[in-house]
Parts: sequence; C-alpha cells; structure tokens
Amino acid sequence: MIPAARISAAIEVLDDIATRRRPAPDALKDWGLAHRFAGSKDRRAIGDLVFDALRHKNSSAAVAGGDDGRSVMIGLFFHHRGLDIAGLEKLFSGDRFAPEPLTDDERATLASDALSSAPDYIRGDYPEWISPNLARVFGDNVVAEMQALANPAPLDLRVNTLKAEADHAASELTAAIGRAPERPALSTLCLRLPLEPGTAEPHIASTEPFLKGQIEIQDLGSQLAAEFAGARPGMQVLDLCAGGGGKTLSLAAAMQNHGQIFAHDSDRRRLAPIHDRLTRAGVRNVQVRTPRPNSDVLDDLENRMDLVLVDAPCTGTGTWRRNPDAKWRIRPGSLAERNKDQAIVLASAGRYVKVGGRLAYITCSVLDEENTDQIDAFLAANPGFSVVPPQAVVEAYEQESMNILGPAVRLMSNGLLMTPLNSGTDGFFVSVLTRNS
Ligand SMILES: C[S@@+](CC[C@H](N)C(=O)[O-])C[C@H]1O[C@@H](n2cnc3c(N)ncnc32)[C@H](O)[C@@H]1O
Repeated sequence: MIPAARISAAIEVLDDIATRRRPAPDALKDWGLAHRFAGSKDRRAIGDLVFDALRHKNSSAAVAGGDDGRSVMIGLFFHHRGLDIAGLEKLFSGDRFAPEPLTDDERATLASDALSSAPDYIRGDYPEWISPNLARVFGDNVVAEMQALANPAPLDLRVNTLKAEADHAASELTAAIGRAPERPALSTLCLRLPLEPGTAEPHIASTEPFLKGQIEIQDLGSQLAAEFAGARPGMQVLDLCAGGGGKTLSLAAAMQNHGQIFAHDSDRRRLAPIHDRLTRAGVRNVQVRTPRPNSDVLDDLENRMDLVLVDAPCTGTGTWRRNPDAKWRIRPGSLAERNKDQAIVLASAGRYVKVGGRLAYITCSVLDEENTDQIDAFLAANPGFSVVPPQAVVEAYEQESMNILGPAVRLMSNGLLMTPLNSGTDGFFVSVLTRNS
C-alpha cells in the first residue's frame, strides 16, 4: 500500500473506534479481515498510525479544527510529525486510495496555531472529565506531565539476579538482538530498549537470555516499586495481588531465594501463568496460594508477615504510554469502582502484617484518589499503622542499590510518585507503612 492509502485506512479505523466505541485492537483486526490484500507490513504501519493518533488525539484534532479521524490524522502529521502544508497536500491528494485534499477551512485552521489557546486537556491529550483529578496531582505542570505520558514508552527489562549478573545479561541480550540496551541511571538492573512508532519491537520472549530466565519484561517503575517494598532474604512475605507474578519475581530476586513468599490473587486465571514464570526464573521460595471456593487460603498467615505487598487493582492511568487506547475508554465509574476495590484489598492486607512488619501499597495510577487518599483512609481506620517517611524509603533504596534517585521520584505526603516526566518510567505510586501495634 502507498503511504496515503495507509493514512486512509487509519482514518477509517479511527472513525470505527469513535463511532462504535470499540477497542483499537478489535477495530484494527476487523479492518485487516475486511482488507485481506494488506500485508503484515501495511497492517503494522496502519496500527502504528492509529496508536500514535490515539496518543495525541485531542491536540491533533484541535490543530486541524475537527474531531473525526481525518482531522486527527491531519493534525498528527502537521503538529506531531512535523510535516508542512506542502507535504500534507502530497498525502491528502484525493488520488485513488488517498484521503481527500485539504479544504480551505483546514488550511486556515492549520495556519492559526489553534493549540496555543486550547485548554489543558486538549494540549495534554486526556479526557476532559478527568481534568480536575489530574490538576489536583500535577497543578500547573499537568500539560507537561500528560504530554510525557502520551509519548511512546521504551521496552524495559529487569535482570534476574538469581540467574545472571547485569553486565552478563546485557551482553547476552546484545548478542541476541544485535543491539546494546541502554542502562538507565536509576537502576543497575534495568536494561532499556527505546522504541519508536515504525520500528519493530524485538521479540524478547524468543531470545536466549529470556528463555534462560536471565531477563524479565518489566517497566522500570514497576521494578523500582518492588524494590521500595524492602523485601530482604529470610523474610515472610505475602504478595496479595500477585496476578501473573511480575512483582513476585522481583521480590524473590531481592530475597535471593531465601525466606518465603506466598503469592495470591483473588482471580485464579490471572495467577495461572505464575507457575511457568517462577520455574523459568529459577525461583524456589514461592508458595502459590490459589483461591478456592468456600475456603480461606490465607488464614494461617494472619499477623505473621514481615511484608505484605499490595499491588492494587487500579485504573492504570500511569500506563497510558503503553496503552493509549485506555485513556479514552476509561469512565468516571471505573475510578469509583477501583477505589472500592482498593479499600477492600488494603483492609484485607492489614490483617496479615505482624507487629513490626511492613505493608507496601502500589498502584500504576497517578491519581491521588487511588493513592494518597487510599492510604489516608487506611491509616484513619487502622491507627496501629504509620507511614514510613517517603524520604526514608528513597534513602534505603539508594544505600542498598548504590543508585541515586534524586528528583526522579516525587515525595508525596504518604508515598512516592514516579511519572514518565520525572523518572522516565510508567506512572507508579508506592506507599510503605509499618505496623506498630
Ligand atoms: C495490578 S494487578 C497485579 C499485577 C501483578 N502484581 C504483577 O506485578 O504482575 C492487580 C491484581 O489484583 C487482583 N485483585 C483485585 N482484588 C483483589 C483482592 N480483593 N484480593 C486479591 N487480589 C485482588 C486482580 O485480580 C489483579 O490481578
């Protein structure tokens, strides 16, 4: 397909997503089924265009003066990809398969710099309804924070120290994919592969270091969040919302396979992949506690844990770099629902912490309602717990890892916030509490 035909296809898919409120992957799949002549390269290019357009939907539409797929694509090429009007006219030529030529109105709007006076939610590319929530956490910096959250994320890998030293894993990876990973300053255990739309993502799961368990795919924010929990060899640890086990594997490595981790999740299907992952990573100190009907599979752990990790269900606003479709699909009702889940899971977690033990609460959301507010509510209901000062959590990590976090991590009243703008990671919140009585 010629480039202009790919743009026409992307416009069609964007309109389908908007009018039928469909998830982007479903709309792309249907387009592929209905246009079987399109090869895999074309389909990937169209997918890149659609996801890039979703990243920058509001700002692109405003630049071109409309709100349909066509306006978004015009604005995307003009504002975000730096094409001038002459360049746009070559693509929007009206030739066979190409989108219709630019109208006089479109040309005039492109020349008018409509974006400079647009509201924050347009310039920052997020849904209008969530503006008060984001303004509450980011204040005057909201547009810069949200623009960073709209950009593509790198592919981050965590070196599994149970299987390999970081330098060794880095050189094995370089040999496997023909490209050396970056080494972000915040962690010696992170290997980073920057990605851009249009570049094929290396298939990590088929590389030798991955198959040998030396590396895991995990955003640096998630890696740091698990580190901040402070798991140490010999501890008794409950990973209450273990899901597929991303954090469980980090905890096991931090504990050097010594002590005991109990991995649980209320959804057995989410927990299922953990078994294979533990084996591949060489983890030997995890007991998986799969839920069973009419049975409390954790009752023997009450008041016994040195550390309870709550990787809470959340809206995932911090992961919008990886899933730009999600930011347009989230509804006010989902925030309220997740808040209820968070209160339930936190209340449950408190029961397992021993006196002198810790509770680490993590979300991949940047919203105070899911973060600081939840911790404040938990502390009000549980006076036996208190906050470990966020500065102390940072210092403990810096001492242990010899990496300096500095301003990369924002200190909140009762926890730490990482964002793409500050730390170059997905958005993550971590609060660490201790049980005093
Ligand atoms: C953010 S995900 C966990 C991701 C996982 N820790 C990882 O690192 O791969 C949140 C998990 O919480 C689980 N969950 C929700 N409510 C729960 C509850 N009341 N008790 C235990 N798990 C719960 C969900 O099933 C989901 O798997």
